[in-house]
Amino acid sequence: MLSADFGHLERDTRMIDASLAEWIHIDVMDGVFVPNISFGFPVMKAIRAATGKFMDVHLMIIEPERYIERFAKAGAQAVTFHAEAVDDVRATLIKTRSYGVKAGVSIKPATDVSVAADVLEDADLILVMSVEPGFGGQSFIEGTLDKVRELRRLIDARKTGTLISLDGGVTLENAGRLFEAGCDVLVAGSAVFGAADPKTEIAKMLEAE
Ligand SMILES: O=C(CO)[C@@H](O)[C@H](O)COP(=O)(O)O
Repeated sequence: MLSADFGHLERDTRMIDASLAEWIHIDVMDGVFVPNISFGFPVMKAIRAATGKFMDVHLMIIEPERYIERFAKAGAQAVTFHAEAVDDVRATLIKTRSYGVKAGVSIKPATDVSVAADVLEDADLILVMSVEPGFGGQSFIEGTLDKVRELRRLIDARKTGTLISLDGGVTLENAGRLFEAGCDVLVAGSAVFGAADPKTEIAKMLEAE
């Protein structure tokens, strides 16, 4: 939703609600963990009120453990924090699950995949960042695909059922390759909202699976 028109937030949320997209992705930025500020609870609640889709909240904030419970109470169904923002990734995942939501951990492009691999048993979702977090509309970093392949291999071998989500620079052109590498979830912002027909764009991306 970072690429939505915030002047027409309800319209854009309802548009996604009517699309084939299964999840709605909410990017929360604090201006400290990333050099950008997006929005917080009031905007998230307005989005929640306009859609019944599974709400996937991505926290790009410092000290995420202070806010995870509030996001869960505000209607998030998955809450993902950044591994780089916490002292203890596993403990934060366990705490997140205790709030009744799916627990996700995200890794920035420079963060080693082992940080996520080490906690697969306690993670419902690994969010692999394929751009530097903070802004929509950046180009996909190819090297992140190796992380996806490695995670796919480990998740299948260890049968943890953890979902792999990829976020940043996702387009109709690369969606097929990303699914093929092992992604379960693709997060797309500008490619959807910048398309002439966003709902058709989403449908075509899903066909690439
Ligand atoms: O978390 C982020 C950015 O930090 C992403 O969710 C982007 O907003 C995705 O945007 P596109 O790269 O698809 O435009």
